[in-house]
Amino acid sequence: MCTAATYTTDSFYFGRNLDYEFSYGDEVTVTPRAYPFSLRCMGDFRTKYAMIGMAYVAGEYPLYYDAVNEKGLGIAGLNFVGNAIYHPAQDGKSNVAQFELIPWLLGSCATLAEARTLLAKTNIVNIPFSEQLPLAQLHWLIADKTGSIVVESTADGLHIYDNPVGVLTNNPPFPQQLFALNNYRALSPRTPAVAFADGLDLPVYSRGLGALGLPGDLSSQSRFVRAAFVRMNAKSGSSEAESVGQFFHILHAVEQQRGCCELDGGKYEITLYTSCCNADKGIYYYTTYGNHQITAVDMHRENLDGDRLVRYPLVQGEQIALQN
Ligand SMILES: C[C@H](CCC(=O)NCCS(=O)(=O)O)[C@H]1CC[C@H]2[C@@H]3[C@H](O)C[C@@H]4C[C@H](O)CC[C@]4(C)[C@H]3C[C@H](O)[C@]12C
Repeated sequence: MCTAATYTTDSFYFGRNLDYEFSYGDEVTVTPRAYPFSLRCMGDFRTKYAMIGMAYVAGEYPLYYDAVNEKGLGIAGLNFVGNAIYHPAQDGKSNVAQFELIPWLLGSCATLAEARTLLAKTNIVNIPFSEQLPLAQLHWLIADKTGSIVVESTADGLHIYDNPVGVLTNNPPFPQQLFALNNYRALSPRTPAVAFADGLDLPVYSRGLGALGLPGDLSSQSRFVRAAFVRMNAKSGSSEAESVGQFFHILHAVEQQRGCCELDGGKYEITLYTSCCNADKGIYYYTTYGNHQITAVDMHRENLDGDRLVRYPLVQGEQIALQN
């Protein structure tokens, strides 16, 4: 399971929880401008914009999970297993493989509006990166400071949905996820008035009664509702530290602790990392399951006109500040 979200204060923030049972070897990776890609169907492509994000680098190829470009456009890929279907190449379309979508879009588009225009003519093709790295069944949250969309490639083609809550998890398809919020329309951060029945005295015995009924489990539908509630009601100061801190609080509301989501073979799904990117400034902040201290990589401290990827292995292990 995974959860991605956006958040706006004085800057625009974009990030995600990456929930899985193992790591591919994730690294914070900066791809410079004019970096050469050989797209499987469309041939040579050079990035117009630099980007920073989490990737597994295979050879010199950045296989991004989530990233933001120097113009403030962000994308995150999340599992969409059983629903994601990619198609053979089609004439008249931009035919992009699933693993090419992030570098191609972020390398080409400055804004969400530009991404929408490109996506209107896009077909996600069923070509895997390699035999060892087969197609990942994903859908995507794409956002900038003007809003968010969700992109899903299913049996009947590519769908682009407006996303008014700035959150994405996994299954079911996005329209169903969003519809489920109707069931929670009475929830509120405020203490509710008694509407149960006339003449009944129901005292306010606790704070927080307005959100009673908010789902607390780890299913993707429940995480969607919980993340949307927390993200839509979240308040923070607008400094960088307050905004980044609040963003981590939002995603930690839906994180997965080892032991609570058991898989076959005695494995457990956990939140391997949580990221928060200041999309305006190109700073990628992250924590990992084993390291709660926030670590940051600033893309603008790198040579964005260089000719190679810049890679930072994740800082692992708790950094505990002893106070005495
Ligand atoms: C496993 C990740 C998604 C996490 C997630 O959504 N978990 C939910 C689990 S579940 O639905 O609830 O079961 C996805 C997100 C991005 C994916 C990676 C990126 O797409 C980049 C390449 C793409 C290659 O085709 C496969 C390896 C890979 C390196 C992918 C491995 C894996 O599928 C990743 C890391």
